Amino acid sequence: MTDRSSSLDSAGPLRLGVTGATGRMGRVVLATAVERPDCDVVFAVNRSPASDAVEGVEIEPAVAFDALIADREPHAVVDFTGAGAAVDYAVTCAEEGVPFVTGTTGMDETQLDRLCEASESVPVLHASNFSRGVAVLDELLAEAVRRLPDYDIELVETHHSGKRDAPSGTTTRLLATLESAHPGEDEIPDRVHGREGDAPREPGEIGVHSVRAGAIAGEHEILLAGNHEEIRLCHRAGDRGVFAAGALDAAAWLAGRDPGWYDFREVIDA
Ligand SMILES: NC(=O)C1=CN([C@@H]2O[C@H](COP(=O)(O)OP(=O)(O)OC[C@H]3O[C@@H](n4cnc5c(N)ncnc54)[C@H](OP(=O)(O)O)[C@@H]3O)[C@@H](O)[C@H]2O)C=CC1
Ligand SMILES: O=C(O)C1=N[C@H](C(=O)O)C[C@H](O)C1
Repeated sequence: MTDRSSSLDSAGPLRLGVTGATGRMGRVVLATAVERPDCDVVFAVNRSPASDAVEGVEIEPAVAFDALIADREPHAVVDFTGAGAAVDYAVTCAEEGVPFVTGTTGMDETQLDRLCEASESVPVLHASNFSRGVAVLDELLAEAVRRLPDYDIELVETHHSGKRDAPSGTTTRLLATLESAHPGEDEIPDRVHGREGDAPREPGEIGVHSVRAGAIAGEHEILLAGNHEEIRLCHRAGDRGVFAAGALDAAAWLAGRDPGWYDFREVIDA
């Protein structure tokens, strides 16, 4: 493995590689990065490269990734692609000593294990949501579940029609938070994905509902109901710039750190 951690010059801008560069998120990452004086995009790749530059940045084919890493020496790579591609990029970054930030969701256990393995060689930060507001939502949910363990809980997430994975990565994270915060270990609610048929809601259920429509950037709502009252914890991303800014903050924070598995919450708390 090449050690590039010492190449981060804290006085200069962050040398950034971007994958999935012509995707919905990749484009916004590029647009945000070129506006930031602390970032210098040294390469951007996509599976099917664009014929024109995006935000003034040349888009290279994904097959050139290994060569670009060696040639351009990025301080970090920011990835928003698909589960398989993200893990492959992480493995290359691990071999080449480049810190890796990914917001890609929908990874299965095997893919997550491979991402974890990469973090033995380089710093890796995987966040299913790079919004600071969602990080706070996660904490509010934990508090609500600890204090109101007997309330019914339903989660509804709403995204644009192009989103592939369901439920969203954020929902999976919120469910994990909910289950670890639940005080009664034996009473952890069973997940019910959508509903149909002829039966009332079971007391131990947690409903999970995925809505896909239009161009919605991302909404997550948790409803807690009981004792003749309701609490609704809701987050709406106004646009993808929210996620892009968080991912770039994460890359700036991650570059030059020791190998390991890092959480976006550490970036926010820094
Ligand atoms: N953590 C967060 O805050 C957020 C996470 N996301 C997640 O980010 C991911 C991407 O979302 P989104 O941008 O909407 O998706 P898009 O489908 O719009 O973009 C994905 C991009 O990745 C490219 N790609 C796919 N495979 C490869 C590959 N092997 N090599 C290079 N490029 C590849 C695609 O290229 P091609 O067009 O050629 O297929 C496409 O341009 C999803 O998992 C989504 O859930 C999204 C928003 C916020
Ligand atoms: O695909 C998206 O768009 C988003 N995906 C992330 C997720 O799966 O939670 C984050 C955000 O909600 C947008």
